[in-house]
Amino acid sequence: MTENFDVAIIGTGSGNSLLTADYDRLKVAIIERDVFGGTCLNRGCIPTKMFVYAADVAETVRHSSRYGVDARLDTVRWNDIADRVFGRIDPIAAGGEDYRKSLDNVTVFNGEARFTGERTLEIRSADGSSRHIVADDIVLAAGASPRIPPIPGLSEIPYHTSDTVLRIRELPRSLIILGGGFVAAEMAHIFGSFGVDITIISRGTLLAREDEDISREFTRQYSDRFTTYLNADILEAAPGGDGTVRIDVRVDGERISVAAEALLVATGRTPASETLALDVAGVEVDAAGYVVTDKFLRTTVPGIWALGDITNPAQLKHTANAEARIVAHNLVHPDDLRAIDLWPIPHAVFAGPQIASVGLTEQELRRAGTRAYVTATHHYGDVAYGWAMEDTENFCKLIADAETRVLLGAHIIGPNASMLIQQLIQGMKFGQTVDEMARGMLYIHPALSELVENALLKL
Ligand SMILES: Cc1cc2nc3c(=O)[nH]c(=O)nc-3n(C[C@H](O)[C@H](O)[C@H](O)COP(=O)(O)OP(=O)(O)OC[C@H]3O[C@@H](n4cnc5c(N)ncnc54)[C@H](O)[C@@H]3O)c2cc1C
Ligand SMILES: NC(=O)c1ccc[n+]([C@@H]2O[C@H](COP(=O)([O-])OP(=O)(O)OC[C@H]3O[C@@H](n4cnc5c(N)ncnc54)[C@H](O)[C@@H]3O)[C@@H](O)[C@H]2O)c1
Repeated sequence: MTENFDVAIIGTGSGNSLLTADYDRLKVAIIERDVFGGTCLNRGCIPTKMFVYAADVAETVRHSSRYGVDARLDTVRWNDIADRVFGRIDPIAAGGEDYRKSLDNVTVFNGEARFTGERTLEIRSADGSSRHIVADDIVLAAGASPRIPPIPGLSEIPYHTSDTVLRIRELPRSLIILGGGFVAAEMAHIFGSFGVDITIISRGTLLAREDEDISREFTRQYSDRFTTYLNADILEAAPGGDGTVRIDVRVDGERISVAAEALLVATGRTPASETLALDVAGVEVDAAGYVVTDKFLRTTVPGIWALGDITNPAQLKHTANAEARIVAHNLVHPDDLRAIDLWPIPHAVFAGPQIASVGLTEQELRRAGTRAYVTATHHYGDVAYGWAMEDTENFCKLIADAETRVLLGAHIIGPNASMLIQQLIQGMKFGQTVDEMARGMLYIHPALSELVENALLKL
């Protein structure tokens, strides 16, 4: 039997936030193949940042003698930290599911959806049973999953991804991390701060898509802190004896074997479009598998919409949330469509040190042949609060258009970068000039925001 719905939503991450009061009068199906609530809540942004906070506390203790405060880090109670994190999160996921199930107009399906026709979905449950539904509108909010590169031998050894590594019950003594992006940077900080011996294997430098000065400094600090193999070709994975795993790499022409108790694969995330049989519905995807949408977030098939990691390569929660707000409105207001406007998309990497960035990098400007830009860099160590922190390495780098004097890019490495950047995002968004941002208001003295003020003044 096929059941009919007004709207079907595939994925309960950002997709679950679509149901505004406008949807109360509609019959809605929500389909989820995994834990209710999606990546950010269950295995992404939120748990990682809760672990990062504990990691920052451990690092503060470790470095406290720099300030004349002698302290010793005795023990890290991993299970207590994990229980605190998941004791908060898991009930939210369960509560969210119960709430949706309690609504008269909503049916929650636990299973994997795929298209069997332009408006027809088959939902397969874990027990092998399947149901079919038809919906007038369908929202693709199925996110992305860890990408596992075809490394010889990898499928024969145990490894973690970001989906599983935070749920382990015992800290390994050593951990190899494959990849040099967001997940690698944050997980190295978490596990390294808790005393795990970290080896990072990256095919390039670390955070290579950041501004070149930021990536260089981050790579330098991580190479001091951890064992790193950069510009490495991963040759093979194999059991390493004594229950360890072994990764063979080639660096500068030399073959090196690295062994550790555990392995984390952090080599990017692939949009979940493949699982959905989108070709059956005629929904177009691009070469990388992202669902193609227009500015109203309509796919190439009328009545099918997409949002979040399945359509946006930025793969960030704040972009997915903004897209969910647009789809929520457009789906029920076909005569008053709103266009998505995400510019400028900021991001932060909650590593040790933190990174935050918005707008263009200097290498992007150079590649585009832009000549009329100016840059300024100011160090934490050159403002009063930075003296208090004894910071000698971190900085804020700004790039502005030399003629219009608006910001083209802002990049910060160092403590509180994710918060310091927010005023620069606002300035860019609302077209303020560097001069207005620098002198149009007072900066609290001697707050760390004087770092941004001074970088702006330099420009
Ligand atoms: C470790 C980690 C840390 C992160 N930290 C941050 C951060 O600090 N800040 C930030 O902005 N972003 C962060 N992100 C990215 C952020 O989590 C994602 O951009 C965001 O969660 C995407 O939301 P979404 O709704 O598109 O997808 P998701 O939240 O992934 O939701 C998709 C849902 O669809 C389900 N699904 C998939 N296919 C099917 C199917 N065929 N049938 C039924 N259900 C299906 C999935 O099970 C999933 O629950 C992080 C990601 C990771 C992995
Ligand atoms: N703080 C945050 O906002 C945050 C945190 C974690 C994840 N995320 C999101 O999740 C996404 C996925 O994170 P990620 O770190 O997995 O991806 P990423 O794209 O940031 O980094 C992937 C890394 O893997 C390497 N890599 C890719 N394919 C490889 C291969 N075949 N062999 C060897 N190395 C390979 C890349 O060179 C890169 O260093 C991010 O792009 C980001 O959008 C965001």
